[in-house]
Amino acid sequence: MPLLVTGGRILRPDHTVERADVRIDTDGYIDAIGDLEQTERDQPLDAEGSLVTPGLVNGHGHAAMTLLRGYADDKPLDAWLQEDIWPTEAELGPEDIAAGARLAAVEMIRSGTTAFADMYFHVPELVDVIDETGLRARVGHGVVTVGKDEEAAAADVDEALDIAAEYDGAADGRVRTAVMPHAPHTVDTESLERLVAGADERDVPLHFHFNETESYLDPDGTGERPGAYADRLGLLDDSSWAAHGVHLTGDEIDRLADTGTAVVHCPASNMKLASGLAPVERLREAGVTVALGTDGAASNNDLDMFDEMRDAAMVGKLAADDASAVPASAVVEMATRAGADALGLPGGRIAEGEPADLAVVDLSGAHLTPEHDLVSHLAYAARGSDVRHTVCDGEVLLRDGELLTLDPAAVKREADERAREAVERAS
Ligand SMILES: CSC[C@H]1O[C@@H](n2cnc3c(O)ncnc32)[C@H](O)[C@@H]1O
Ligand SMILES: [Zn+2]
Repeated sequence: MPLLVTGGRILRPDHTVERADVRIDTDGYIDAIGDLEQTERDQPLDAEGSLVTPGLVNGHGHAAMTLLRGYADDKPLDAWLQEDIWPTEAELGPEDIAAGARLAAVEMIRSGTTAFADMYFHVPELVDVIDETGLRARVGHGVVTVGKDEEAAAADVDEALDIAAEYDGAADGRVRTAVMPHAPHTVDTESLERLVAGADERDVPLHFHFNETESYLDPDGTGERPGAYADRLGLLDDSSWAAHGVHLTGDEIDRLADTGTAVVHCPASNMKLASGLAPVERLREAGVTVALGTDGAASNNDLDMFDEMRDAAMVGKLAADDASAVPASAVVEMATRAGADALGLPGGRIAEGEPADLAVVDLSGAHLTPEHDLVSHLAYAARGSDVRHTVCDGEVLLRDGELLTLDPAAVKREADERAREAVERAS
């Protein structure tokens, strides 16, 4: 049956807000917007007193890291990864990844996220979770070759390329893949070359951590900056998207702009790990597509994209020393249209012919009163818990706060148990 989102106001791609109903056809596309008569065939979804926004796009993360939320806080990136995270991840099996990803899905759907990017291990199990929960994603096997012998490094590269080929288009097309070297300095040059060539052959994009901390700045030990190195190897491209982009020279910003490489800003993770202040305003001024991501729940510590919008606006002003930098409309765009564009996924806009990936935000809270400016509210005052309904690909995943594709109590129980067991095995 067609879905009719009735009685609400909608956020248009130009960030104007208007009173309108939205009809979604049985293929999951928006086919009409306006004052629409409900027909007998329509399945109504009440949006009275609410704002209908594009579903939020989480442009960088590691879903199953929900299992490590609150496990090793208050450390800088390298120590955190090497002393705590990587030893514990080595204990995670495919069923742990599925349990962690389900927990992430509960959190994302409840807070209006409809699409996300994921770099991790055991991708087939993640794809199953995406299939069953109804979300949309761009996924890839994260490759790290430092500390591995040649054979193990080659096997990791093979796995990333095989996964990229096998799962592209899975879950009725909601899953797309990418080739995901962890970062220029954690993958050797030969492996990076194979990954770039393999992504090109398979016609899938590349995604990697980029210039996150000072330790990222001499990837091959020759003193060549990561921007020049990544550009020379072909990592920078108009289909690629780079996470973090904190420590960037003017030349690196120009290279990102010239190649059309998007950047996913991860403000909470950058603050928590004290990675630095990303030059978001300069990137946007240079014409780089800047999206938003939570990173994993262990460095955030939640997956609420409303938090990310607020953090990005706040820290963007601090970084630019300018209260007018990274305004509300910019972060709303980063969390919606720019996210979809960076990941090469459909969505991010409420318009006829677009896929119906939507979040319906209840505006009745005291913290959203008065209604001077609803774009301001989305950026600065709304919370994930204000989301009433979440729709992805025309399917209702959250209706009046109730998850329709997951049993949250069971998901939490299993994730809690598996997280505790993994940490015990690692200690
Ligand atoms: C090889 S799979 C992905 C890999 O990335 C790790 N990770 C999580 N957060 C960050 C971050 O902020 N910078 C770099 N790497 C990160 C994650 O634990 C996985 O091992
Ligand atoms: Zn990350």
